[in-house]
Amino acid sequence: MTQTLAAATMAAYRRAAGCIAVITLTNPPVNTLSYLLRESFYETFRRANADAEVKAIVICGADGKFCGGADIKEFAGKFSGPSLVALIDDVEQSKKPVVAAIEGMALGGGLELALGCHYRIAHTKAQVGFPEVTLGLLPAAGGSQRLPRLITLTSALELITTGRRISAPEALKLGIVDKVTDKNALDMAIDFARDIIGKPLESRRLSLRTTPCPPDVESFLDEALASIRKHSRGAIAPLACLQAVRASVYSTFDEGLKKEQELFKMLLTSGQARALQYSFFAQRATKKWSMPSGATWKNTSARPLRKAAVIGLGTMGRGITVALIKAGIPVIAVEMGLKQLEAGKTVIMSMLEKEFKKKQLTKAYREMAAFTLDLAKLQEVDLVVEAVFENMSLKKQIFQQLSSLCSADAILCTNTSTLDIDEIASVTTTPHLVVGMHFFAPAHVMKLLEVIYGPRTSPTAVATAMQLAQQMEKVGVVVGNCNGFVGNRMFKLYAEQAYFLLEEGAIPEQVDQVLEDFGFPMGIFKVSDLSGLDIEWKIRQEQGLTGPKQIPGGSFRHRAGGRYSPLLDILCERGYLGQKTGQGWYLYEKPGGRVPTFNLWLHKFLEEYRELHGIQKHYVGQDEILERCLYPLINMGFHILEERIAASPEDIDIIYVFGYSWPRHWGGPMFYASMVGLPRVLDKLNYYHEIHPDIPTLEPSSLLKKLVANGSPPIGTWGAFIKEHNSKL
Ligand SMILES: CCCCCCC/C=C/C(=O)SCCNC(=O)CCNC(=O)[C@H](O)C(C)(C)COP(=O)(O)OP(=O)(O)OC[C@H]1O[C@@H](n2cnc3c(N)ncnc32)[C@H](O)[C@@H]1OP(=O)(O)O
Repeated sequence: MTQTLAAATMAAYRRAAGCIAVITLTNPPVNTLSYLLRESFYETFRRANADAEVKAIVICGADGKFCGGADIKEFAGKFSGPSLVALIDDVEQSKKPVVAAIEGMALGGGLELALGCHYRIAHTKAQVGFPEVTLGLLPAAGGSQRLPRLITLTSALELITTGRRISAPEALKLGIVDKVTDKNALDMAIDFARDIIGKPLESRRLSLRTTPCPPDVESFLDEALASIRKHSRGAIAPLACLQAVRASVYSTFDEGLKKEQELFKMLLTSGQARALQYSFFAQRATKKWSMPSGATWKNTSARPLRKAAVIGLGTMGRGITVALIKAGIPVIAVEMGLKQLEAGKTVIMSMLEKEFKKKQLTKAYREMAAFTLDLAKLQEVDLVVEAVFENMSLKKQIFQQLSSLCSADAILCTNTSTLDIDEIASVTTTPHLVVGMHFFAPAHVMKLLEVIYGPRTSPTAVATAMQLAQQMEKVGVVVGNCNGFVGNRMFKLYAEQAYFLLEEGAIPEQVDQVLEDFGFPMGIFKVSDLSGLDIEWKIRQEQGLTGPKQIPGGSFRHRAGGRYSPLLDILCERGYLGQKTGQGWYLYEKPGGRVPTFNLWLHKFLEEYRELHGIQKHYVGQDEILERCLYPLINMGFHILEERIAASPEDIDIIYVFGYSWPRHWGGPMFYASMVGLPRVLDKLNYYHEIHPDIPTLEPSSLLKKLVANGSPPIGTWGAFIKEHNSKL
């Protein structure tokens, strides 16, 4: 195995145009600078430098990809082999001109290597960037010191602290690359190298330059710090990146390198870096889906999608239509009434117009939407996405119609967020082609797509939905069928605990602050106001928890076998629906207002409510808020794993990072639990369950108990404690 890898991984050497040495970084699939590649590069570069016939050196990457950076897997172990910093220094110090031929991508260490070269020629379609910050790190092979010496401090700081990847033309504008070509970048680099033989190189060695600064650099850096603090949501890497860039301003290159290394070592051992690197691989692992039947991404083909239909042009249907069109799939958009059709059409066309401007899409995109009231048109489509209200009988009625109207092999998707896929499929003649596609609002923006299979859903339907997710540039995660699937089933407990905390003595401001300090962009009550309290109210009514269809039994504060908080129902009954009515958990300046302020009425109401129901108010501290909101959600994640609704903890974590804005530097709920320590999560759940025996969801799941009893093994091995091994890492 090592030998096969060694054979494939190398810095291949060849001569071109007589006197040019071409070194090709070869380490499929993305030519990462792994230990083996660094070793080979060290030898090869020395060879090129030593060969008197070689007058210039060109570095390129195999298979049209310059370099994807350092091998992220190596960050988990000990570094060995030649250091990247030293290799890049060798390149920069070479007396022969060195030219980087950038095709595909030069990312992270790949871009650092290119910055060590004296010149950079890129293909128009190549992308460059320093994504290290998204992995909890910083560019630590001289990148944080060389980039600010090459381009403006503002741009260098932005690229390093955000990890934004840029196109070659933008890199040319900023001065990162010297030339861009739409022809063969390697050929151009070879020609270019030949032309510069013998020219002085001193000015091309970035380590010899000083960082060009704006006039008041100190206040510039202070402002940058304040802005990073505000936007980083508790992530430490962006701050470390700023410190490194700051060193490039105030220190010599060598001192700057030292600072860079110091900061890198601090970051590398941090939990945040582990979480972010876990998240990188977890995201890629979701593509490798499997179903309990044994069907997988490898053994199942997707159907080609030439045309799709969307039924229901409310908020979700509109976003889905735009997402499909952006992915290049023509859509027939269907509504039941002319008024709704016209309203939907107006909004969709204006959304497409915006997308058209933003992404410079061709005019054809705007012409890919057809609008109709005529369901007969559905005969033409390969896939339908139903996006009507969350009402089972309405959905069943539509699927019954679809069954007779669509072609026999059309994939029938429902954008339900909670309802039983199998019950919906049961009214069709093709239940194997029915699959859930749970989009998140706004559907043309949010990256997550939960793909739900029922017991009769075919692997082909799942493969097609997953392929569609990819085509729409979304992260698809395949999950099993249950109430709320993965995301909403867990979220329900998070919200429920927040309501209980209000009943027990907390206030919305306090709960939101703790959640925002943890790293959520918005606390639960602000989210609830933004989405509208009535959304959850309707779901509760559908579930028979409140309203005219309320299932008999239970009491005011106890329903469906456990404690129930009617707070949200009461607010809705009184017209407190959130931002749209100008009042909800917070007050807003007007209906539709966006700035939350203290809601005096709610605070008085909470006091009266507690008194009326004899609830003993207690001080709710920060730890209790965080633990009560997060641990039951995590506990449900363990139930979901046990029931094999999610195939792996990575899938749950990706759903939370991409669908629910879980701070990525905490990895996701399951990874967070592993970082906090499973015994602590278990103890706390036991503790709270003892105090609140009427909240059954606080009772620890048997999988959590089993994992703790087995010494809390690492997350990648949890699968061994479920019936089948599910972890993909
Ligand atoms: C004292 C020590 C100093 C050391 C200093 C080190 C400083 C440098 C740090 C770095 O360079 S950190 C790495 C920076 N690079 C990145 O973050 C790039 C990450 N990769 C990507 O963005 C994408 O993979 C890509 C390169 C744009 C390619 O995208 P594509 O969609 O074509 O393929 P993927 O499915 O994403 O990837 C294919 C395959 O390759 C694996 N992979 C990709 N990049 C890396 C990497 N840098 N390290 C390890 N593995 C990588 C990826 O996981 C996929 O694997 P499989 O899922 O197929 O197994």
